[in-house]
Amino acid sequence: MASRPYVRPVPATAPPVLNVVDGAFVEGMSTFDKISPVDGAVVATVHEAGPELVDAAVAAGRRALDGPWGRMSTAERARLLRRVADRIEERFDDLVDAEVRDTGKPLEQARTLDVARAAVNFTTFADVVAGQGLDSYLTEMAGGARALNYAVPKPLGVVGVVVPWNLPLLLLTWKVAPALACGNAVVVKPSEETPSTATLLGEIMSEAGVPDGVYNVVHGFGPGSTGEALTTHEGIDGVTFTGESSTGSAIMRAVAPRVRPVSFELGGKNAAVVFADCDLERTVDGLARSIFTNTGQVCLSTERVYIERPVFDDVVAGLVERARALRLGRPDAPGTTTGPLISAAHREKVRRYLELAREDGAQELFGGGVPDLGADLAGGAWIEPTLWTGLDHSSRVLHEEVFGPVAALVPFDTEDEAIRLANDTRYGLAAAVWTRDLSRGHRVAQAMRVGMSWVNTWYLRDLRTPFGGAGLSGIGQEGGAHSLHFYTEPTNVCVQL
Ligand SMILES: NC(=O)c1ccc[n+]([C@@H]2O[C@H](COP(=O)([O-])OP(=O)(O)OC[C@H]3O[C@@H](n4cnc5c(N)ncnc54)[C@H](O)[C@@H]3O)[C@@H](O)[C@H]2O)c1
Ligand SMILES: O=C/C=C/C=C(\O)C(=O)O
Repeated sequence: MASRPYVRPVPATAPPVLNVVDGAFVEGMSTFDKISPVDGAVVATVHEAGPELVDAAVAAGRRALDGPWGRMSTAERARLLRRVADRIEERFDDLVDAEVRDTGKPLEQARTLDVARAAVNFTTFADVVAGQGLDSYLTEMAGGARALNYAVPKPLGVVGVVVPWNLPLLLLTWKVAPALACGNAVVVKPSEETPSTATLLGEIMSEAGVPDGVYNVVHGFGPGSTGEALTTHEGIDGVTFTGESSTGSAIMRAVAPRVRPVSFELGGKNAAVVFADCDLERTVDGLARSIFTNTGQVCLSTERVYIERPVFDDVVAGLVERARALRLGRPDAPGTTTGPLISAAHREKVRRYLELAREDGAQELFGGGVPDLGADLAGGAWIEPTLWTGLDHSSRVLHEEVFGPVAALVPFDTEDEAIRLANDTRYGLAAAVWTRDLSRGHRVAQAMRVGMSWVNTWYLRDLRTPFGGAGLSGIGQEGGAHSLHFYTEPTNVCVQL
């Protein structure tokens, strides 16, 4: 996606963030402040939906399924999704402003990744669903009898969509696009940290002609609030969730009494394995991207780097140089490469891991604390990018997800040792292997117990591929036709011929 010349600085505050129910923008049972992670200022007032509004949203979704939306053809839905993508492009800067105001992420990233991918998510699933054939068979029995079997894909119904704060619009549309492509209605619960683009997408849906009630948004928190009200609601036919593994467990319990399907994209503790024959400059650049992108707040981020001993010092030196070159600052300040963490609370979590690493004997090669960025940013959730060596494999820092701009650098001597160390985790989301020997690249990438394994690259995405994790990292895969499997429930018809 070509990056656009940005035409204006990001407005510091926004109008109240409302819920979207049945095509209307409605206030909630209470309000809470959205605090800027950049400087601690109040950037918006958000309306917490509460159980009654969740009930109204689920009912609106049901009515939409019983109305024109439920009777719309696949081709018509695909056309609508493409119109949504076009409208996202037309309101591109509004979405960038909202995303940047909520997250503090650099403008360049919000433009080239977060909002750009939102449009692509809609066009991708318009294409996938339009091109999807029917699962059918001509069955030939002994004695010459025959039958025709065909599976009719039907939407799950009203789908609860619960999403996190790190790539808010990208991850929300990664779920909403296929859900709508398959004819579902959705009730979305965005993170309380990043409410704005979900509501803005409600305007865009309406402007594109998506019928009222198909796309609903209910703001609030998790336990004891809107999130729990949604996932425990009798009228929800399935839940797709991206977030922490522990939250996934809670949501699994919430839907268990009604035995509803779940699709989970959860946490990770991702490893990179660097062999001595790698292309050093390209590898260090790729490692730095995988550690520091989005201030390390990407589920796919590398937090463990295993380096073959002969190149350990060179890779360490290269990563320290890349960390030193990072520019922390306001999203719309020239040259900013790195924003803050999402909140003061999340920064405290990351700081506890910095302290834990020190207690466990880590040597801080870079960072390790809170940067002094001047008085006007002192209220923000800033943290120094941090690189460690000297941590024992038993340290919690090597087994628990920090979800910040941090990585432990660990030497190894043999391929088997590297694979054993990388796979010694309860997570299983992503891995990266850096080597010029491609037969080794294939071999080691396949040996990783993860959902996604990259060789000489990171976060290169073909949206048709299965995206999901093993172990604590998730249940199910989303992406291409894999998403259609989750968002539909087929009826197989067998006709004796
Ligand atoms: N695998 C992936 O694709 C992927 C992508 C992005 C983030 N993540 C993970 O998400 C985490 C960071 O995001 P986060 O802090 O927003 O996660 P989180 O689990 O704290 O919250 C995610 C969402 O769930 C809601 N929620 C929390 N508790 C709930 C409950 N009991 N019932 C219903 N809803 C509830 C929150 O309000 C939020 O909207 C990290 O662990 C990261 O690895 C995974
Ligand atoms: O933080 C996690 C990032 C997930 C990214 C995707 O789901 C994607 O690129 O489709």
